[in-house]
Amino acid sequence: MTLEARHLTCRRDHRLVLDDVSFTIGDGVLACLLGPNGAGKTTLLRAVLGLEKVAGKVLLNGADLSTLSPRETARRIAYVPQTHSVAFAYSVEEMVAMGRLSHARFGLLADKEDQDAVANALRLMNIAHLAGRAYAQLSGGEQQAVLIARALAQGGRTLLLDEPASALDFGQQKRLWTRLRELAGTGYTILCTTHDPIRARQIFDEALLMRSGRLMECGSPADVLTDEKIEALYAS
Ligand SMILES: Nc1ncnc2c1ncn2[C@@H]1O[C@H](COP(=O)(O)OP(=O)(O)OP(=O)(O)O)[C@@H](O)[C@H]1O
Repeated sequence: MTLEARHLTCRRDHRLVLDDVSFTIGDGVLACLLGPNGAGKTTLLRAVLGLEKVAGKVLLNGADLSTLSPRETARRIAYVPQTHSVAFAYSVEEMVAMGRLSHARFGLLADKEDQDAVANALRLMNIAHLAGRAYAQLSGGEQQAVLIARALAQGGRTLLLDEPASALDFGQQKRLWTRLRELAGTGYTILCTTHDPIRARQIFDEALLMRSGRLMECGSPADVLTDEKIEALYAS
């Protein structure tokens, strides 16, 4: 899926938090989004998903996302938020199964395809052993892995991830980056925020730099993630 944002602009309290942001991420591309705290990265991911009131357009393989229902959007794009809390004592398996809601047929219980998707996602994230545990009682890193599994179970071919590695231990981080690379290799389009430019240079195909709501640079990590540009991006 080719993900294209055109002139996304968003104001909060009369302040521009997205300032005419446009980019294209091609089919099978693993892209990262970097920028200082408050740059607008989360807002941009939420705007792409249609969760923020913005001017501009988001196209997926040329189709305008604003013309799709939330269910149709959820079948195409999965989102892993930065933080997430649940009010009820759902098990890990139930949390991941929620990723299948957009596939549910009215009145029918989860079918074999749903069960397989959940089992596969748990296996991919190496958390099958947590399936019966209460999500709310997991560590932050384990919860993060569950949310990524839920996004994989959703089955969309476009993934938006907001700092997915921030609470993961070294082993889980390594597995996450390997998984994302593999998924991109099978045609997934992935946009992922990170605060780790060194890792980003090694792992991603493309990098987008954001500051004060504006997209400053977009291109290959070799061109975009140079020491000078990173220095300038995070300068106070
Ligand atoms: N609910 C809100 N109401 C008003 N302003 C908000 C709200 N959420 C975020 N903002 C503001 O919008 C701007 C962009 O925030 P955003 O969360 O998108 O930044 P970010 O780049 O994801 O930051 P971080 O790296 O800290 O996660 C910031 O100035 C922030 O203070």
